[in-house]
Amino acid sequence: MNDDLFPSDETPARRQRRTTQSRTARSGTTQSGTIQAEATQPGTIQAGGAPAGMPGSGESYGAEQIEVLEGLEPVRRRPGMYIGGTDDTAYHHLASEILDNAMDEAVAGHASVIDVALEGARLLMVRDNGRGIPVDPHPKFRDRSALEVIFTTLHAGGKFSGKAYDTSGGLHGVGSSVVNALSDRLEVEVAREKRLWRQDYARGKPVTPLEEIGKAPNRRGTTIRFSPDPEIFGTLSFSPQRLYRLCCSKAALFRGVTIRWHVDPALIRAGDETPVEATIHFPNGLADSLNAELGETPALLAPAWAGEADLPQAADGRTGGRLEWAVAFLEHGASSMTSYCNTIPTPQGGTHEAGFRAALVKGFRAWGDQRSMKRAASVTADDILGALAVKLSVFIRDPHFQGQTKEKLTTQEASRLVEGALRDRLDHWLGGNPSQADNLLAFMIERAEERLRRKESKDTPRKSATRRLRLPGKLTDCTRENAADTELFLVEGDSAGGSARQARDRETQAVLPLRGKILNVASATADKLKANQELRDLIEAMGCGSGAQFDAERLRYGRIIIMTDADVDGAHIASLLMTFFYREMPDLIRRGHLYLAQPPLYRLTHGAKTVYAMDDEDRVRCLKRDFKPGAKVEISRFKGLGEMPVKDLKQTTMDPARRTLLRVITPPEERAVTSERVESLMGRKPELRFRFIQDHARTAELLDI
Ligand SMILES: Nc1ncnc2c1ncn2[C@@H]1O[C@H](COP(=O)(O)OP(=O)(O)OP(=O)(O)O)[C@@H](O)[C@H]1O
Ligand SMILES: [Mg+2]
Ligand SMILES: [Mg+2]
Repeated sequence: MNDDLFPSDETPARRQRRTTQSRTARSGTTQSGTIQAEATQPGTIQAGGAPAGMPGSGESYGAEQIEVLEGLEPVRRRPGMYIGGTDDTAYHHLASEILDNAMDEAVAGHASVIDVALEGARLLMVRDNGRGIPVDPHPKFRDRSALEVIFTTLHAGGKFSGKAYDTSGGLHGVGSSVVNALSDRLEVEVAREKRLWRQDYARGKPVTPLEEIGKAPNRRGTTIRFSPDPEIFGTLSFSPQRLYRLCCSKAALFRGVTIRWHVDPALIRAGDETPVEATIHFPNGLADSLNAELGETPALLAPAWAGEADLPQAADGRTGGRLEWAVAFLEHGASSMTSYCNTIPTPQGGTHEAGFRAALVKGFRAWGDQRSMKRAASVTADDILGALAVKLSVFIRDPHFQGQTKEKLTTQEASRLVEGALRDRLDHWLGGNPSQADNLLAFMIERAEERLRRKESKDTPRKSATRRLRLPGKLTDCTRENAADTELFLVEGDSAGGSARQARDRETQAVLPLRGKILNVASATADKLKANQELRDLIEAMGCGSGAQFDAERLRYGRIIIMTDADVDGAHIASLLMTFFYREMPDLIRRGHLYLAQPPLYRLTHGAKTVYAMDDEDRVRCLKRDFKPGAKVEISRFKGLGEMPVKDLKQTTMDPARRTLLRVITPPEERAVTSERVESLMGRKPELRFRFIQDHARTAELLDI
């Protein structure tokens, strides 16, 4: 019957008709029967594209369409599957993979020092003083060394059985080979048994054999130097700040390691405070890093509650792993939770976080019972967890993560193990510090009661419909009535306000100067927010209400444009404002009303020619592109919008015909993440806030309006 349906000399067009018939006839032909009959060259690699004569036709789908990618080809073809994409985060994930391997070596007790050096914008070196990747021939592929197998084969590694490592972050055996596949250059040097070995690769393929290049009498360990491939990542490069922060977080996770950081000073951009050199070591682990991060943030308990516990041994007597935590109880909002498993960050949480939460909630509830505090009954998990800044790190055997970027821990028993171990320690601690424990619980009860009050006020009907329109005195309004074609510029300070007023189009552009830094909304309570004059003016000027009262129909302008100075302070204010809108008027963003103006930082003039540059990098680019080499170009740096000549401000930043605006968006799939990011970044250090705006410039849509 198959023979009848698929005679071998049939033309594709005829076969197409026939197949259609057979589908309708449904004469018992199975799918696999079809595939078998058409399979002429199983396992060949297709150049891609549909066979001639039937472009894109669904009916051409047969065995010849099934490709088998070999070696590291799949990694280059579908990087997303291995590193989550080809964006900035994916780019830096390559660094994590290599650093994670060095950390695994340290956590296993074989390495104590890791050097991380950013030698070029896209050249990173990582060296550890561990055992060194094995260089002897691999028993299974006798003509290749274990090292070469590791770097050129997916799923090759020493962490599957737990014989060479106990609680490693590596588990898939793909990290090194993925980095190799996606690098246009990768060099490995291994010092092992007093000998020094080296092999070079390009795009996943060896370009030299593994060679002994000398003696290494006093050294051991692995050195890897690599450059992510521009064919895959375009013009991306490493961010010193991001790498430095990665090193700090790794060092905090394991007290037994020292990370020596170095970056070529030429790579540090103006305003970036990343050190050129640093020795990173946290003798008190997570507690050190949490306290450093919280800085001045008011907390009920300082220093944080921190500790360590061993997890129960497995039935076979092998180590069960361990748990480390640091918890701060914050006076207002801005809760955060950073978790790790085997030093791998798990931003999506997972079973270890679930165990942690359960232990805390149950522990405090039980304390309430024990102290007969009746009001404690209204306290929910959110009331407790919403006031915590948490760092949690677990080391377990054989962890299971979701995907190669390992953002979520899925090991089921982690939840029970963490809950058990932590609950024990929490009960002990509460019992040992009863007055402190009572204070904490009283604070949680207060949070619960505030939540109930908020809910009540939300349920009362809006009475604003007939409210008389009040406008703040500082607002310079535009004359046109129709909201859709008008814009409100939010500017920083009165002097910038003055320039903006002169540079604006009176008919369609309104200006509202905001004084100083607006309140950091992520860490303020609802009451404090309401009391803040700057924010009240802002809400009034916009006319649309905030929070539960927000009503897009009443918005008085079509575009709300944040226009701050092109420096770190400006970025900070812009990010505070974005946080405010994100928290209080998320619909404003969703509906595409929020924008960032893009004022330049430099003006370059030579003769009659004037060019504006956005930042230092842009200035260098413009100099090269727009002026003759050697020309005496006059460069002025604008100290702030207030000092920028009105004509320049109009031309570059405000005039709808010539400016560029960035629209602030929250992509739907990122919404959950964004909320977390806003919460965790806004509560803390200014540098973090700066990064938020830089990163978000990437997710913001570029629009010329
Ligand atoms: N710095 C290092 N020192 C010693 N051995 C290493 C080092 N880097 C890699 N290896 C060895 O190479 C193996 C493969 O590393 P790779 O990163 O590819 O996979 P993995 O770490 O086992 O798992 P994952 O894919 O989850 O990272 C490791 O299991 C380890 O045996
Ligand atoms: Mg690894
Ligand atoms: Mg591998």
